Amino acid sequence: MNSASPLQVDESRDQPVFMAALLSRVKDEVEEELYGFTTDEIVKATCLAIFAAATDTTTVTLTWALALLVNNPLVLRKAQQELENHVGRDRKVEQSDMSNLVYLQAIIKETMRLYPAGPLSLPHESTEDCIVGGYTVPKGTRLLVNIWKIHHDPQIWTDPFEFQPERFLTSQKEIDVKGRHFELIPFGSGRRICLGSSFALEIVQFILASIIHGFDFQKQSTKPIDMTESPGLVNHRAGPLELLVAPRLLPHVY
Ligand code: HEM
Repeated sequence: MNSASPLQVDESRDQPVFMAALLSRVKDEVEEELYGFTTDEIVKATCLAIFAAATDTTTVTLTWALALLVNNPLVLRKAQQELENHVGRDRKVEQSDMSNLVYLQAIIKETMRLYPAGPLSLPHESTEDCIVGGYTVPKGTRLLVNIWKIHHDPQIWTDPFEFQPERFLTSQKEIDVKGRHFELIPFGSGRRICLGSSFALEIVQFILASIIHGFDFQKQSTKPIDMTESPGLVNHRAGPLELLVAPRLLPHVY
C-alpha cells in the first residue's frame, strides 16, 4: 500500500476521495494514537468494516421490499402510479426525483420496520459502571438491542405484522428512521448509530424506484411468497427470492 500517494480530488464534487482522505488522515496520526495498530491495519480494517456493514444490509432491505411488494400488488401498483406521475415512462428515474416519491419512502420505512437489516443491532459494551433507566449496568456488560421486537410491539404499532406503508403518511407520519424516534430504529440510535444511514436511504430508495419503474414483477405461483427470516446478525431471507420479471418501459429507455 502506498501511503505516500497524493490526496486525490474527485473533480466533479471538489472533495477528496475516500481512500486518499483515509490514507492521509491515518498517516498524520502519531503512533500511540493508533492503539498499537499499524497504519495499514487501520486502513484495511476501516475499509472491511464499511464493506461488511454496507453490502448485506442494503441488499437484504431491497430484497425484503421487493418480496413485500410482490405479495401486496395493490401497494406495488400505487408505487408505480406515483412513479408514473412524477417520472413518466419516457425516461429513467433520477436522483432528483427522490424527494417527490413520498409513497416509496413510506414503503422503505415500512420494510425496515418489518424486516430490520440488523435485527439485534450490533453488540455494545459498557466501559464504565452506569445506571440506565433505573437499572445498574456494571462495566463490561454486553448489550444487544432487540430492534426487531421494538418494531413489532403491538403497543406502538397497530397490526404490527401487516405491511401498511400508509401508516407513515397518516398516523405515524412524524416518525423517521434517523434515531430520533425510538420506536423505529433500523439504523440504531445515539453515538454509534449507523454511519451510512443517509447513504443507505438514498441508494435503497433510488434502486427500488429504478427497478419497480423499469420492470413488472410477478410470483412464480399463486401462493404468496414465503417470508421466513433466517436468524443471524443480518436479517436474510430463509430462501431465495425467485420472481418473473418483465420490462414496462419503451425499449429506448433501457
Ligand atoms: C439499509 C441499510 C443499513 C442498515 C439497516 C444499517 C443498520 C445498522 C445498524 C443497526 C448498525 C448498528 C448501530 C448500533 O451499534 O447501534 C449499523 C452500524 C454501522 N453501519 Fe450500517 N446499516 C445500513 C447500511 C450501511 C451502509 C451503506 C454503510 C456504509 C456505507 C454502513 C456503515 C455502518 C458502520 C461503519 C457501522 C458501525 C458504526 C459504529 O459502530 O460506530 N451501514 N448499521
